[in-house]
Amino acid sequence: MKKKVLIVEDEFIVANNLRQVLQRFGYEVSGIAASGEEAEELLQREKPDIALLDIRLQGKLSGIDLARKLRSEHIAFIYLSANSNRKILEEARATEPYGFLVKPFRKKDLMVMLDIAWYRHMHSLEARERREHLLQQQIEEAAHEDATGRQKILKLARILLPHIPFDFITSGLRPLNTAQFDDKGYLRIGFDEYQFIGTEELLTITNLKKAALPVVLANSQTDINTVICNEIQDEKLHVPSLLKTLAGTFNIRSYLVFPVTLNNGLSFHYFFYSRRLDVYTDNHIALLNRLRPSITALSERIMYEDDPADSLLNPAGAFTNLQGETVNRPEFRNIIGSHHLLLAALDLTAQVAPHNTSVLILGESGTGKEQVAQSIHLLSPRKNAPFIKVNCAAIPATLIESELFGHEKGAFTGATEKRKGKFEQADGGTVFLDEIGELPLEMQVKILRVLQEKEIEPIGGNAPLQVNVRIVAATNRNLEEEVARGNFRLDLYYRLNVFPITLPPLRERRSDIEGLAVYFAEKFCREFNKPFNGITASMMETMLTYDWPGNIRQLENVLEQSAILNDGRSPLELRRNLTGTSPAPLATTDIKTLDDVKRVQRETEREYIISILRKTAGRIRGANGAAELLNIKPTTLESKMEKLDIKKNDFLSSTKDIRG
Ligand SMILES: Nc1ncnc2c1ncn2[C@@H]1O[C@H](COP(=O)(O)OP(=O)(O)OP(=O)(O)O)[C@@H](O)[C@H]1O
Repeated sequence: MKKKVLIVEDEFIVANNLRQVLQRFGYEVSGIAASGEEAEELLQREKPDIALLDIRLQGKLSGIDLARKLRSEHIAFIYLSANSNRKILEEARATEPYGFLVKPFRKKDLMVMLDIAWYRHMHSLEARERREHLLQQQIEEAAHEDATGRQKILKLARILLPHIPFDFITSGLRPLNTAQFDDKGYLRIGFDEYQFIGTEELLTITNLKKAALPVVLANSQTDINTVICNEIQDEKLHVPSLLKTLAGTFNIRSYLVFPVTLNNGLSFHYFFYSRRLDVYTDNHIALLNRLRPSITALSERIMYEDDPADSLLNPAGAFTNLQGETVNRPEFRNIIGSHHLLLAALDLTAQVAPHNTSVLILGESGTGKEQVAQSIHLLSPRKNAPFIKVNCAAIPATLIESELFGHEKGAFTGATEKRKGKFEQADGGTVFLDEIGELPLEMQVKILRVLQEKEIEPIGGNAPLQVNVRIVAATNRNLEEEVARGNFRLDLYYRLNVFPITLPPLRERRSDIEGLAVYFAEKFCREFNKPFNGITASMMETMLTYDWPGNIRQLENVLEQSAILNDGRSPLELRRNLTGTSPAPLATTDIKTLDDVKRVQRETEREYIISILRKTAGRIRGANGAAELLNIKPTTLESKMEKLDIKKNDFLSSTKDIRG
């Protein structure tokens, strides 16, 4: 069936030209609108599949206003604009378009963009249907499971989390009974770790006196309707209320309330709370509404199937054990951290992994993009096929084509053997294109071809080869800026950006620094065969306040260095200041005695020798060995090392593992 396209363009000649081109390529043009108002009318009447939108239009409505309407009606749209300035691009981006073409464009570009838009649209619709069907099934199963009310709430929380994010979820009857508080909920404390919060737990953690509870509850009556609050206003926090208590204790910034009506007419509410601003949208409410029948059925069970065994679940009922009910995914086992920004990124990772969708991972250098790419692969049906990484920045422009797509024997001087490229090597698996922003423009077209046609053309080959690969790309650049500068193809950007995942820089998730530091410290001490005696308070304090421009990789390197320089008896110390420009003081105490001087001298000498041994990978003798570099006899160096407790073997292993 022909796809119906609506043209929204106020320049008659351009619009007419577009119509002719579209018809020639097999599309049906369902109308031309010169203003937003006309377009609204045509939308109702013609129900097009795709709309081509000029941004500036006659009349009050702009193309961007219209786009919001199209999105809510699930109609795909592509912007056609002469304007590519950054502000407009950003505004347009916020409407999540299916494509963007800058005028003047070639017919061919328009056709490619329409293809991409349709692919993205179908993919999202199909995925949505599949996802919702599965969700419904899972909720129904949870309702019929032999479990307590509390366990059922946890089950529902886990099912909904990838679709409706939260840091804390509670549920209970409304209006509130001020004499008896029965809300139950879960606080998220890790990727798949939750802490049960009932009345007792709430009182303990919020330091609220039992006697004060009725006052708090009396001020906490909620609307009977669905509510979204994306920024809690201060005035809501003037009187003591449940919201004030939760916002203060858990740093809640936004929330969503979803009520369902039970068979007996009572209203049972779900409260989703987030530590981020602007998290909740009408799409979340629309999804909950579609799931309403199964959520209502589950709520009946939650309300009336609580059994006495419930209280045995957590006999202490206390907040002493923060481990909650833990089922962590092994695919994330090397990912440390529980900051809500990291968890939000991991939620997206788990959500997209099973599908074949391309993923674009964004984030500063060293934030863990490669690790997330690997998790996507491991969580996908492709996990037993290869995961091939290509660092687009590290391969010289002249070699990149053959590296990616391979070559035939004799294809160019030096091609003495036929060679498979990375895409062919990864057949059935995943190709991770790291630093995709560095890829030359002519290679970008070829990647687009892999995405669209699923085929590659080895250099010197005479026919294209079909490949079955999933592409996961990453960049620390702002690709939109690169598009605006003409360094990155807009069509490739749109095709890759179907599912973006952004990783937060370490300075925005400081609460994870301590856990990461201990994880790396233990790892390196184990690797260097040294006992781990903790980390000094001053080192930890410095690390907690530092900005970490190199993110987790830099933190990892700092801990590695501290572990190398550690004597195996004391806690790890910071041996250089974190900017790496000058050494940190060797000891925190003042130098007052001759012994202090000797100790500092000994430390300095030790550090210097260690730095040389690291360079030579522990080699003492021969040309460019440590003794030659230090300009002393090898035997003298060996006895100094013995005196200073430096072990050659430490360097053999450490150098091998030092990361770039
Ligand atoms: N959450 C985490 N927990 C533990 N280790 C991590 C975490 N995130 C990253 N790392 C470690 O930090 C280092 C850098 O991570 P990775 O290489 O994935 O970052 P990247 O964003 O891909 O960096 P670049 O942009 O420079 O390629 C790796 O050694 C990785 O194992």
